[in-house]
Amino acid sequence: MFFRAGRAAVSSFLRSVLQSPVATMSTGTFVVSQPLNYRGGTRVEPADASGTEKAFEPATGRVIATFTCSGEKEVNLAVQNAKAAFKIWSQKSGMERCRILLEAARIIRERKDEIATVECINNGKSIFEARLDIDTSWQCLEYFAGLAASMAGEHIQLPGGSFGYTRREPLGVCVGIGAWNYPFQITSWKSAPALACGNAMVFKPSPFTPVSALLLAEIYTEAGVPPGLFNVVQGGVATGQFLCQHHDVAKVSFTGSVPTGMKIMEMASKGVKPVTLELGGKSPLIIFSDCDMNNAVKGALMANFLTQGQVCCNGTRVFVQKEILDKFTEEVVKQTQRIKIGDPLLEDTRMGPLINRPHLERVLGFVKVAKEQGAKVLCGGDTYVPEDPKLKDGYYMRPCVLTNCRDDMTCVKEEIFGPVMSILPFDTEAEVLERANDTTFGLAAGVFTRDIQRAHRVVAELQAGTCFINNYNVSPVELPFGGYKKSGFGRENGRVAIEYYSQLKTVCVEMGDVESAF
Ligand SMILES: NC(=O)C1=CN([C@@H]2O[C@H](COP(=O)(O)OP(=O)(O)OC[C@H]3O[C@@H](n4cnc5c(N)ncnc54)[C@H](O)[C@@H]3O)[C@@H](O)[C@H]2O)C=CC1
Ligand SMILES: C[N+](C)(C)CCCC(=O)O
Repeated sequence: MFFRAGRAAVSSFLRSVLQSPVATMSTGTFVVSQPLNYRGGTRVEPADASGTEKAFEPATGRVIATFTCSGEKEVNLAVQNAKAAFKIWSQKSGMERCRILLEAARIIRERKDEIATVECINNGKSIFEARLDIDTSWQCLEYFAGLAASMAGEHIQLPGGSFGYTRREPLGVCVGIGAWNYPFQITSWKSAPALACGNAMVFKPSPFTPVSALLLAEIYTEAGVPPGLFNVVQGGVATGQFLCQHHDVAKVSFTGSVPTGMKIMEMASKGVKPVTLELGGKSPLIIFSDCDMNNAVKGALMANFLTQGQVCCNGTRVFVQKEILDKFTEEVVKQTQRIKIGDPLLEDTRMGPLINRPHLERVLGFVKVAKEQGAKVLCGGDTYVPEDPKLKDGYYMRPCVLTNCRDDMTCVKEEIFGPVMSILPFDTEAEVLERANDTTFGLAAGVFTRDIQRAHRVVAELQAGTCFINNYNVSPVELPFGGYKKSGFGRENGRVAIEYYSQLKTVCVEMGDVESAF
């Protein structure tokens, strides 16, 4: 397996998803020919339909797949398959589950370039970044494989030799519903803890990015999970609703927008099902004048321009202390202008196309409104047409840095979900904290300073589920990730994620006679 300037040698594994000759895996050649649902350990066409969808290659605007959205019958079949597999899987010991998940992690690692290529083609992110996403995916499987065997309860001594103990048990069939910005990573981050805890899963990817979840489904099967343990149904709103309303579903883990998250919670409440919600954000990044300037500039770019800025935890409100505002801004603009935009499969590309045409228009619309409201565009914010003619219908834009921003502007208040950074000057720590927290979101936040006391004092006050000190948007799977306020609740990754995919049973054991009240 190797990579050279956007062309990949492809193993037999990928031949199953490709119609195009495997030797020419470059932008503009990928077509999905096989069914995109996965049930009972194999790819299937759905048993019924709730419409059709098209998936695109954002780099060229080409359709790569037309697929049927699953109807109620198919959703039910997937859930029933999962239910049957749950019976087998939940009886296995943690060590047995660990071994299978480790094998799945190994296969992902082995096929990293192939999976990254598919991710890159369907999502538009650069191959460089896609590979990092695949790393955080197998790492997540490894991490939860390691935890599977240490899931345990407590023994509690009671009077008279009686005692109690707790058992940490799986929930049953869990549903995962994903967004389009990190398709493979989201599928892994939801399924790994779910499976490690002994659950089964039915996963619904975003209809924009239906492809890579299937690769994970096939890997799980190859690694040895029982058929039906991990299933994929494709579709949009209707399919998602069938899943959330299904009476045999025990839990829903959702990544997406706040409005959809609210609907998911409402549906889940009808069945009193627990939910994990990973929703949007408008996170602050605070740069103090005593920071290491080089790192702060790099941090600001990491906080804004990964995956074309389509990242929920991006630090898009960049608060910069006045003393260093000019120098910082100048350097950020210089480095932003250097970002290589273009064919995401090329090794030196660092910014590919946005996910689709309507989303590109939406992001450009935010830049237009920002200008009308008085912001100054220091660079980018317009469409970009790469020289390569095959890319002319792709959804590219140049990354944008806005200055002259005020807290009440739309670009500062609303999640743009594109490569648009807003720079906001500030004077004091107290002032910036108040402004940073003045949002209904609370997913992430960052601070750059050399003052260790200040760093910890500031993060303690920030209303955000994930805070970065002197870095941004790194994602070690050992650390919990999730939001405060309207950015959601529940956590992915870290030891604590186990609690969101399991339930605690208390067993009370009497060693004497029953002392009856009657
Ligand atoms: N906190 C986090 O980890 C992340 C949050 N996001 C957020 O997601 C948004 C962008 O992703 P989108 O896919 O556009 O979000 P979205 O909310 O439109 O869709 C997310 C998923 O929910 C499904 N869905 C939509 N309506 C549904 C319904 N009524 N019932 C059940 N399922 C339904 C969609 O088909 C898709 O699979 C952004 O706001 C972003 O901030 C994205 C990635 C990560
Ligand atoms: C990997 N990371 C931290 C950049 C983003 C993860 C959350 C998301 O799906 O947007």
